[in-house]
Amino acid sequence: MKINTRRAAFLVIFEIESRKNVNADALMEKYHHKLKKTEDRALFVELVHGVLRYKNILDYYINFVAKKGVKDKKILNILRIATYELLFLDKIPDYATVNEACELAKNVNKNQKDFVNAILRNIIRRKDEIEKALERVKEVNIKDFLSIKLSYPKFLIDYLEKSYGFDKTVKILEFLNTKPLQSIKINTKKISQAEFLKKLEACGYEYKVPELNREIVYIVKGNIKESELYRDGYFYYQDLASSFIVKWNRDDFEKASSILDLCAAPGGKTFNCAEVTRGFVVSCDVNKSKIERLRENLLRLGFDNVVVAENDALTLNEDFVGKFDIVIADLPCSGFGTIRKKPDIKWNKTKEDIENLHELQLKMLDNAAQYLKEGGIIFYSTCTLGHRENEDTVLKFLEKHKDFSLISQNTIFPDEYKCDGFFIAKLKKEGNV
Ligand SMILES: C[S@@+](CC[C@H](N)C(=O)[O-])C[C@H]1O[C@@H](n2cnc3c(N)ncnc32)[C@H](O)[C@@H]1O
Repeated sequence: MKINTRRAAFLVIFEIESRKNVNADALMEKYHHKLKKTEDRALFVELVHGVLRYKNILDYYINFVAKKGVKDKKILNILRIATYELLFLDKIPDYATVNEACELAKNVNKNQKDFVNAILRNIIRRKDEIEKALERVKEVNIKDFLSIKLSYPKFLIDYLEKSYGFDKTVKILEFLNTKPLQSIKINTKKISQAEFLKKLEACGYEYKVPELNREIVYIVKGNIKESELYRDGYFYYQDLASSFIVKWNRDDFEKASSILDLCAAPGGKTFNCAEVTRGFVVSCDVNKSKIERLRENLLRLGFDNVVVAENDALTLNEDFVGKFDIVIADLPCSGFGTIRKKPDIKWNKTKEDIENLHELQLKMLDNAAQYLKEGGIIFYSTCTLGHRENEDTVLKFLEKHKDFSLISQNTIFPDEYKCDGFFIAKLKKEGNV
């Protein structure tokens, strides 16, 4: 069935809001395929991510003119999409936005078409007045203002402020609202950096290479997944931050004879290890379908020094005890560092989730500790920000495991490194390897 771009965006946003723990990427992928034109696909992503990124400010505008609020969640989301267009997308004329929203509303609830029309026309007419009212919020309570203007839940602003202070938190939150470029890592087992960039240019892709890792490439324009460079296994998807574990500790990975990647899918760190190590990598995950995709990627990339296994990191695996020089514990986390790519994270994580994840990380690290040989190293990492899942997890681990010492811990601040937010701790077990 042919589907209209705004309707697809509406269905995705509505489902993400209505169900907890929806896999937003998978849902978006489903509708992305149904849209045939490149420009429709681009607008679809823009609308879904835009609404999720700026939900609070969109609601502020809508509620300002709809004095009694908007109770019908479907109508509210149609209004959010249109308001996002009005505030953030200059290229779409206002009349087109209003018409499209009214059409969509008509299909959802015939009686609400005029209401949608009236709200949007009011927003267009009263934009300056609404902006001024928002400035007044700033004078009264700066955190309320930020929660609206930058669109983050208040608990997250408070939580990050406790960890990093107010000014740093604002910088982080502003950066996490920017749109990321596609980030890929060159597979240096198959091709050199220079050769790869030549091929990229020959295929007509615009790109940038970050200073901090010249094997990472940002694709400025074009869908590189559809190119033969992908099919030939010359690269895999990876953010700059995520590449630092192996990049900054290359010597350890080169000389290790056995490496365990405890929570490996989709495989970024496994691939990094496979590129540099003289030993072998055991790459585990608990999720069957993710493991399948990991296997497919290993074949595509041509790595023959990786064994994939289904394994639950929460249960001690006797076969692994004392076997590894390095354990990568890149563990499940709240993912606040990846909000640029997954803005739904802003709204689907709670304080309780942070606590539960901290406990889960500690249990998984207990098992990781047992899998190491004497003198081995755990690289504990998360793609989140905030002390509870990072420094606090490390501290609690060290209190319990007196035979470990902390070699280093680093927060990759997204606003400084211009990439995802990330945390890496290097923990060494007593003894000689
Ligand atoms: C942060 S991601 C790992 C990213 C990966 N290391 C990479 O570089 O591409 C966390 C992974 O943990 C997996 N996971 C969640 N619970 C797990 C468990 N109990 N045992 C093993 N893996 C688990 C998830 O399926 C997910 O793939």
